[in-house]
Amino acid sequence: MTKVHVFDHPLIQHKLTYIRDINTGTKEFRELVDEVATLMAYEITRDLPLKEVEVETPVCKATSKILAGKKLGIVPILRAGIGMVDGILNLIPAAKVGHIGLYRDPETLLPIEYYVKLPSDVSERDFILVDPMLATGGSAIEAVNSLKKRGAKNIKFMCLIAAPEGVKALTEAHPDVDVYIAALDEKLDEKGYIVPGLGDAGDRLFGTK
Ligand SMILES: O=P(O)(O)OC[C@H]1O[C@H](OP(=O)(O)OP(=O)(O)O)[C@H](O)[C@@H]1O
Ligand SMILES: O=c1cc[nH]c(=O)[nH]1
Ligand SMILES: [Mg+2]
Repeated sequence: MTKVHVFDHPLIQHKLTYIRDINTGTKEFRELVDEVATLMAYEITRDLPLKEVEVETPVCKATSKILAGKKLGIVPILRAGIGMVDGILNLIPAAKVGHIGLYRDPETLLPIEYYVKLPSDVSERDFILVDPMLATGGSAIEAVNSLKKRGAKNIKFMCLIAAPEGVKALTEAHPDVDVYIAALDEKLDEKGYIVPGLGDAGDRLFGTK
């Protein structure tokens, strides 16, 4: 059964308000997405395994904990997912980064895959799949299909804003994928945009359109 986590941390909610704001320009938008991705990564890595090691402090020898070295992979869904990668790498710099290129056909709203490049040891890694927006869910479902087809077994999906329709579709299609969201919005409009949302995440990140 999928777990859906909504991160209601005040810092995340505060920054998300400015991300939504139509008056926030590209530079600030990019910085804020980067910061929220770091804060979400802090929450999402809570269950990373630790191991005990010996350490010598200036006072005495002690037993203390370090990360057990689980292999992680971050996979942004292009384009907009790229905006979240550096923020996550700030906290887990040893993670490898794969890329899945998908765009949503504006007429059918169906995802079209155009690029996939993943670390060679896919089946040994746990993956965090990232995209700022989960709208109909088509892109996330297709990206998880693509990861699983290549051997990924343990996948988390992380996004800034989700529509209820997308959460339902993704959790039904992939009940083993936990979903991490900064805000669960109201609905989709007739063009498949999240309401209230933030508009087109890729365009706002990269200054296109
Ligand atoms: O849940 P869905 O209905 O599939 O919609 C969400 C997708 O739409 C956006 O990408 P877009 O197609 O705009 O591509 P882009 O990132 O290149 O702008 C967004 O970044 C998601 O990938
Ligand atoms: O609201 C939406 C929906 C899909 N993709 C976006 O970038 N924004
Ligand atoms: Mg876009």
